[in-house]
Formats: sequence, structure tokens, C-alpha cells
Amino acid sequence: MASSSSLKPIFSSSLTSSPSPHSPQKPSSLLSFLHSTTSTPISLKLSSNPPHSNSHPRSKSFAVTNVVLKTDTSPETTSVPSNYSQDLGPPLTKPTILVSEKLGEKGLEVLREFGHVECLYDLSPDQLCSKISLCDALIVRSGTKVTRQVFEASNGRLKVVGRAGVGIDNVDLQAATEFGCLVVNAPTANTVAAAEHGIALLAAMARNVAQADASIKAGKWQRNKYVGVSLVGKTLAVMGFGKVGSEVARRAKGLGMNVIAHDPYAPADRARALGVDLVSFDQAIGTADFISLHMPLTPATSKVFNDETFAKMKKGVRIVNVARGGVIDEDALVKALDSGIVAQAALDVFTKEPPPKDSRLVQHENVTVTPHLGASTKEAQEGVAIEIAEAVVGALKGELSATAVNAPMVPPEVLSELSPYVSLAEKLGRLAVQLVAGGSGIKSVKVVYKSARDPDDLDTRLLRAMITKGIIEPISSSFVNLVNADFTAKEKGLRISEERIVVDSSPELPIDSIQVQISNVESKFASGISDNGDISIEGKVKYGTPHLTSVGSFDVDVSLEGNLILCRQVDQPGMIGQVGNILGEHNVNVSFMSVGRTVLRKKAIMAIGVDEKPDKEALKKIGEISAIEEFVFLKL
Ligand SMILES: NC(=O)C1=CN([C@@H]2O[C@H](COP(=O)(O)OP(=O)(O)OC[C@H]3O[C@@H](n4cnc5c(N)ncnc54)[C@H](O)[C@@H]3O)[C@@H](O)[C@H]2O)C=CC1
Ligand SMILES: O=C(O)C(=O)COP(=O)(O)O
Repeated sequence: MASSSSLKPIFSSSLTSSPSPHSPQKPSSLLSFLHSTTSTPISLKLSSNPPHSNSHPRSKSFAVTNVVLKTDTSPETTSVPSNYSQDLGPPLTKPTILVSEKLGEKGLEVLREFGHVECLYDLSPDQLCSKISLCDALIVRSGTKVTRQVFEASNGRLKVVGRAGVGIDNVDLQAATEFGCLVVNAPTANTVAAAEHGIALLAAMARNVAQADASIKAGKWQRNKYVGVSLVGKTLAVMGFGKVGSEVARRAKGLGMNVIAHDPYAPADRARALGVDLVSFDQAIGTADFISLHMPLTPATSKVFNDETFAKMKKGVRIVNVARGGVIDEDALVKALDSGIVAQAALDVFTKEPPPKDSRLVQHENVTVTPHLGASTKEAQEGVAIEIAEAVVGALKGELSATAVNAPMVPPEVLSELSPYVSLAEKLGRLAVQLVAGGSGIKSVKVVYKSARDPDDLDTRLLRAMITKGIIEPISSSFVNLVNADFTAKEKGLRISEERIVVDSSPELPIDSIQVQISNVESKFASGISDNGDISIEGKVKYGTPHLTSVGSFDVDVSLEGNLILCRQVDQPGMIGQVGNILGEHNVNVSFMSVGRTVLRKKAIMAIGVDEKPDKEALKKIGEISAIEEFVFLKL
């Protein structure tokens, strides 16, 4: 007999639980993929569905084709960019993009074609926090601190932070990830500008250009005081052999310098190709006449140049920093300059920008300074502006960004191939969790992907994120998207393990089937438990549509559209008719029916796809059919 709990949607009560501080309100029923808020959620675009699936019947075709920004009916609604969404449905809102630092005009043009752009420079932290809840995207350079408070104040609306440049040390990435906000940067367009500035500082420092310039302007003519040192034949240590570092190395080689580099992560062959030896940190700083810094500011590189490391340097070393001020302990540098360990320093970046007016470092006579000008060429600023504008617009459209900093980068061809499986993954997660009996804490989920392809060829991050979303969203108030899926699972103590099994099927298809198993829980539907004691369901994509193909140890075949009723019954004639009649009497449209059985005339599972949720009376009548042993209604 059907249990009484089968008569109500499973977990309905938990849907009303209060939102977590990290989680704004839940989105409507579309698959929100990157981000969603009450105002402008981003969702996977369903091929022929209107954006608001609450108010429109679901289309039969459920292939996920793209990710789009979902509709918004807030008062700021203006016109809709032509490429914003081709879907039908309520009017869409132009996203609001806040630009908080000077951005090249060409980039602004790209942004204006897509959204409502507000350029507000020099905002105080409080002003930024009060503005941000009205913004879908924020574009910054190095001067804006995008702190946890900014994400909190955004109230879930901020979907993407674009850093118009390389260094993202001014953005709290952990907070961005927790809030499901994508961070993108523009990593390539200012590389040459930064490298050229490094070389400019190197040469200017060696020949006292800045000091001599100030002296002559002060009416002096001090030719003996400003005798410099030559670069040719000297050893330059490039610390951080990435994009900028390697361009500096290339140029320094052209100046006749002997270049060594230290970078724990750089491939040796890339260095060798430029005639550069990769060496240890101590070797680099111990042998160099000049040291040029090009590593990111991270917890590992913070103040890595300090009393201890200055003491290991060759006396009279000269240091250039166009990376980040924070990699140097500035007090230690002043001491090293005073003691003569460091003969000169040329600094474009500072721990605090702008540095205090009375900074001993800035005022030091052997120090040359510029106000963070590394990326400031016309060419670089134009390039960076276009690069970041395109990245931000792409992210707002829901495309996966090639310059995402806090989300996996999924190449477009992989994304398009996996699209139908993305939908399948979320639905399987959603179904599996609804089979769990209330009160069972879900701790461990295993996902088994069967595929004819080599397991290494299958990038499952996207699928795992969607399964996580399917499992977590029905039972909590959290949003889950590609950015925060792993974080949210961890935060909720949910361990998701994955197994890839090679099967003999068509290698044309990336995946043959996906199975979701939930261990150590009780089920509201005993037949959903497989022989190993786990809740287990499996699905496939058939004709581009997600299908449920097994429940527990029963095979079924039902398209995952609308909602689903699963019944376990005695395998006997007339069952389909009896249930079908009840649903018909209650005006519930049946889209699919499938019966799977273990032993002929013993037990069977009937899976019934229904467009509408049957009312209580209909569910009660189904439960009263004597041959039905248990049943469950599942919302997709
Ligand atoms: N002053 C300015 O206006 C500009 C400053 N920059 C800064 O320059 C730096 C480098 O930028 P890109 O070359 O574009 O970045 P990148 O990511 O291409 O290169 C950074 C390199 O540092 C290496 N690295 C990481 N940890 C390290 C460590 N502990 N020791 C040595 N190397 C380490 C990485 O392996 C990588 O190869 C960044 O800090 C960036 O913010 C970049 C552009 C303009
Ligand atoms: O790209 C970087 O990392 C830079 O430091 C450039 O900073 P900016 O955009 O000029 O404030």
C-alpha cells in the first residue's frame, strides 16, 4: 500500500527553510547554471521554452543549447539587446554594469551594446556597497577592493566581476566563489606594456634617469654624481616566469644580459627556448645583479622579499618591481637600501596604493617610483578594455568564460557536446534526492559515468556541478552553479565521488549513462534502493532528451519531462489502465508510461510522466489500488 507520505511532494517543507546568509532567494524552476537571483538569474537556455517555465508548459524538446540571462521585471527594465535572448516570454532587463575605474572607450562601447553601463570612479567602500545591489556586473582595475562586504551587499544580484587586467589580488575570490559570482580577468592584453615598463625601470634605474632629471630641473649639473652601471653582461633574475616575466627575459636577452629565472610552476622547456635557466629561489637571488619581480601576490608570495631573503642577495643588487608591492616587505627593503645590500630599487607597485606621502621607501634617494603604470599604455588599455568587456558580456549571457578565474573553463565544443547530459545530470540529482526519506542526512553521493571513451577524455566538472545542484537545491535555500557547486557541497558536508566506467557503446556519444547513488540513507520508495543498499537511479540521453532508465534494480524508460509518478506493483494485467483512468478523471495529462519488472507476474515498477501534479484525491485513489505496493510523486 502507498504510504501516506507519498501523498505529498517530498521535501516540500524544507523548501521553505530560511535562506542562508550566502544565499539569496531561490530562482524559479529553470536550470540556473552560472548564477541566479530573484531579478536576473542566468539559466541554461531551453531550446524552445519561454524564460519563465512557471507560467508556460514545458516544451517537449528539452535540449540545453546555451546559457542565457533570465528575465527580469524590475523597474529598471529598458530595451532588450537583440542578442540577449531569442526566447519568447516576458520582457527582459538590460543588465546593469558598473565600471568603477577608467576603462578604454572601445570596451565601454562593447558593454553599452549589451547593457546599461554606469561609470562611477573613486567610489568609497561604502558607496560601492550601496550601489552594488543594483548591478549585475562590476568592472574594476587594481584600485577597487572587491571585498566580501561587496558580495554580501550585492544581495545575490552581482553575477560577474571583471578585472580589466591581470592581478586579481584586489578581489576576494573565496567570497566571490561562495556567493556564486564569476570572476574573469583580461590576462593577455597588458603583458607587453608591463614588460616594457619593467625594462624602462631597469634601464632608468641603472642610469639614474629619474634622479638626474630631478637634479637638472632643480638647476644642478651633476655629471659625476649620476654615473650609472651597465646592463650588458650582467645577470638578471626574473622571479615569476609567466607572461610578463618571459617577455622581460626576452627583452633583457636583447640587451645582452645573462638571464636566469625562478618559477616553481613554469615549464623548463619554455625557459630553455628563450635561453633562460630556471633555478631555485636562493640561487636566483644569490647570483643576480638585477632582480625583476613578476609573480602574482598570493599568500605564498606575500613579503617573500624580507630581511632573511635580502640577506642572501649579492651586495649591491638592484631590484625592479612591476608585479605587486605586497611581495616585498617594504620596511625590510628600506633597511636593505640603507645598508647597501640593495643598491637601488625601481618600484611601480606598493603595498598600499597610493603609498603614504612620507613613505621612507618612496622618498629614498636610491629608489625610482612610478604610480602603478605598468599596464598604462594606450594600446594596452584599449586591448584590456575590449578583452574584459567581451568576457563580462559573455559571462552575462551565460557563456563559459575562457578567462574565468574561479570556475572551470569548459571549451565551447565540450560544452555543446555535454549540453543534453547537463540537463540529465541535474534531473537525476533532483530525482535521487526526492527518493530520500526525510530525516536521513545525505553525506555521500557516488556518480558513475559509463562511456565508450577513455575516462581521461571525459571532463565531468560541469555534470558534477549540475548533479550537485539537483541534489542540494530541492532541500535547501542555496543556489548552486558552476562557480560554487563544489564549495556548496563541501559546506553542506556532502561528499560527491565519481567513477568512470568504459563500456562498449558508441564513442560518438560522450556518455552512455549516468548513475546517481546515495549511500547510507533511507528511502521513501523502497524500490529505489538497489541491491547494494544505496538509492540508485540511472539515466541516458535518448534522441537529445534526458530519460530515466533505471530505478533501484528495475529497468524503466521514461522521458524526464514534467513530473513523475513511480509505482511498485504486483505485475498483473490492467494496472496501466487503472492508474491511467484515475489520472484522466482528474484531468492529469500523461506524457509517458513505462513498466519494468524483475520477475514475470511478480513485481513491476511503473513510471508515469505527468504534465500536471495530480491532486491529493487522485494520489489517494492510486494508493488505494490494491496491487500497488508503494508509490511516490516526484517533481522534476
Ligand atoms: N604593474 C602593472 O601595471 C602590472 C602588473 N602585473 C602583475 O605582474 C605579475 C605577472 O603577471 P603575468 O605575467 O601576466 O601573470 P602570469 O600568471 O602569466 O605569471 C605569473 C607567474 O608567476 C609564477 N609564480 C607563482 N608563484 C610563484 C612563486 N612563489 N615564485 C615564483 N614564481 C611564481 C607563476 O607560475 C606564473 O608563471 C602579476 O602580479 C600581475 O598582477 C601585470 C600587468 C601589469
Ligand atoms: O593587470 C595588472 O595586474 C595590473 O597591475 C594593471 O593594473 P591597472 O589595471 O593599471 O590598475
